[in-house]
Parts: sequence; C-alpha cells; structure tokens
Amino acid sequence: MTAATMQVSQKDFEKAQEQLKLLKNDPGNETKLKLYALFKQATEGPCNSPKPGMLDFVKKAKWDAWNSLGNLSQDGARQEYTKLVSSLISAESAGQKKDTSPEESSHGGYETLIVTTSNNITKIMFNRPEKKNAINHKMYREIIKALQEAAKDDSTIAVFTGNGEYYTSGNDLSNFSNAQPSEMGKVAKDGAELLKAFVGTFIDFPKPLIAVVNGPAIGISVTLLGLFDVVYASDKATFHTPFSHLGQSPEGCSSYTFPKIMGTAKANEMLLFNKKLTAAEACALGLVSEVFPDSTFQKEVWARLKAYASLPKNALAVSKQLLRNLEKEKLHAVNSQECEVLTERWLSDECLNAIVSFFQRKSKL
Ligand SMILES: CCCC/C=C/CC(=O)SCCNC(=O)CCNC(=O)[C@H](O)C(C)(C)COP(=O)(O)OP(=O)(O)OC[C@H]1O[C@@H](n2cnc3c(N)ncnc32)[C@H](O)[C@@H]1OP(=O)(O)O
Repeated sequence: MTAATMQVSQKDFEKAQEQLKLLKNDPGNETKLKLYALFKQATEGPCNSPKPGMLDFVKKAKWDAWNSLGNLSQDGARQEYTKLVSSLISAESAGQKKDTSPEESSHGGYETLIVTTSNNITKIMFNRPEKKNAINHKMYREIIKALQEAAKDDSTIAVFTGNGEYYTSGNDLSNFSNAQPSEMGKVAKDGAELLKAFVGTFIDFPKPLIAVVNGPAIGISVTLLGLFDVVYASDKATFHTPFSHLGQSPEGCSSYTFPKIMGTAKANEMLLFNKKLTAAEACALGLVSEVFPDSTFQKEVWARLKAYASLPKNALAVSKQLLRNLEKEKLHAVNSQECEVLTERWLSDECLNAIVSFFQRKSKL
C-alpha cells in the first residue's frame, strides 16, 4: 500500500463519517454495531479494552463486535467502513428513487425488512444490503409477521423484493456458525421448526403473491418462488440452489414444486447439482414469468403491478385460493418432510465443513 492510497483511504473514511450522518433510515442494530466496531478498529486498532460484565448488555455487544475484528489492519477497517457506508447510502437512495408515492404508508417495527403499503400493494423488502440480504432468524420471524399482517390488511397483492444489488443470498450461514458444538442439536431442531412455520406461511398466504427479483437470488429465496403466483426478474438476476455444495437438501417445497414446474431432469440439475440459472433460463423453464432489462425493470414492473392491484380484490383472492387449495395438503406434507431431512443435514460433517469453509473465506459461490 503506497502513502498516496493510504491518504485517499483516510479521506474517504472521513467523508464516509459525514455521509453516515445524512442517512435518513435507521440501518438497524446489527449494522450499527458493525459500523461501531470498524470505526474503533480503524481509529484505535485491535480491541484493547477489558471485556465488560455479562449484564452490561450494550457495552458487551459493542465490545464483542470490536473484538470479533481480531487483527484486521486499521487500513482494512477504514476500507470496510467506507464500503459499508457507501452500500447503505446507495441502498437508501435506490429505495427512494424506486417508490416516491405520496400515499405510501410505512409499517413500523421491522429491523430487517422495509414494509410499505401503497396503491393496494403491500411491498416487503429484504433490507440487509450489507449482507446481500441474507436471511437471519430475525428476518425469518419478521417475514412471517409481515405476511400475516399483509393477509389481513387492505392490500390486494403482496410483493417481495430486495434492497440493493441482491434479491437475497438465502439463509444466513451464521444462523449455524454462531452456535457452540454442544448446542447444535437444539439449534437444528429450532431451525427446522422456524423453517416449517416460515414456509407454511407462504403456502397459506391467501392473496396473490409476487416476487420482483431485482438481482441474484440464492437458496431458500429461489425455492420459495415455486410458491409465488407470479415472478418478475431483472436480466441481472440469477437463480442458484447450492444445496449439495453446502451439504444440505432442498426446502421451500422445491422437491415437489420444481419437478412439477420444469420437469424432473431440469429440476435435478438445480437441486442436486447446484446449476445456477440466468433469468432467461429460469423464464424458459417456467420458474420466472417474465424478464425485463435492468434499466427499465423497476418502472415497467411497478406500473404493471399497480394495474394488477386495481383489479377486484375478492375475485383475485378466491381465484388464488381455488388454485392453491388443490395442493395445500400436499405442500404442507412436503414441507414437513423437507424440514425433517434438513434437521439431520445440519448436524452432518458435510454441512458443518461447508459453513466453516465459507466463513474462513475458503469457499464462496
Ligand atoms: C433456518 C432456516 C434454514 C433454511 C435453509 C436455507 C438454505 C439456503 O438458503 S442455502 C444458501 C445459503 N447461501 C449461501 O451459501 C451464500 C453465501 N454467500 C456467498 O457465497 C457470497 O457472500 C455471495 C456470492 C452471496 C456474495 O459474494 P461477494 O459479492 O464477494 O460479497 P461478500 O461475500 O463479501 O458478502 C458481503 C457480506 O455479506 C455476507 N454474506 C453474504 N451472504 C451471506 C450468507 N448467506 N450468510 C451469511 N453471510 C453472508 C458476507 O459474509 C459478507 O459479510 P462481511 O464479511 O461481514 O462483510
């Protein structure tokens, strides 16, 4: 690293501190802790203060976050801090550009999602852009809550999309890596219960459910698409279900819906052999309804959804339920079985080794 690049980095770092003050939305506790830790590392170096007591929750969380950065260099911390602030700023301005409807109402109480209703559309946006919208346990629970509320609110349709560059990178792998080995049995059992309830909420959702896939989609966010009514994708989106790569097995009812949608041979390439599809390929196989150029994606899709949402609400709901009711029992049975198999997979060496490799930066998709 030359002195010139160090100076640029320090200047960018100071600019990032100023930009952070301009953020309008609270980025959530997890991101604030990460920013705190990176700032301390950048300005003071590795964590050098004594560990606070167990009952001093706030100080302990801050200390843990700083300490978790280990020996990351001060320059590295400045770079990461700057990158994180820049991703927050661009995600916020993208969100503002995308929807500026004056009648939009924002649903409070979410940390990992942005939930809004306007023009009879409830929009549920994955909102952890700095983690590629990976779905942690909190997000699973918040999605269940958002769907339960959307089922009852005045909206005609519900729409999922992602904030920033990704739709979502799927299950947050730290859901497992943060557990002690002795706790793994319980973690796997609780994870399976949460997953079963989560997928069950999609099976039972009573209104038309639409995915606006703005970028790459991985794992459970792809399998769930088989339970959506319509899927629109940007031509930047990709669809990847790397289950065997991770020592895991299919979920989201995909072991049933994918062969039905695209035929067994194509489903096997995705679900057994991790084949990643482009948006055009996913559309040709029937997983995606239509693909749009990224440059006009938001404009075209939201105009179309606005028109759909002005159709008679009850007619849409009863029609969806007619279609879904034929399959509901079967889908719940498939969901239960997939969760049972996954409980065992999560305890396998194959799965644990894959997760460790990801966090040791040895393996990325
Ligand atoms: C309890 C219910 C269980 C349900 C089971 C579901 C199964 C699945 O969903 S399987 C799919 C799991 N997902 C993955 O395996 C994706 C893992 N991520 C990656 O391979 C890469 O991060 C990715 C290709 C998505 C992006 O690569 P890059 O562009 O190089 O970005 P980074 O890797 O630097 O990512 C930035 C930041 O985000 C963190 N991240 C991204 N995805 C995940 C994830 N799925 N889980 C946890 N963390 C994730 C990544 O670690 C980086 O974090 P920092 O290092 O702290 O900045």
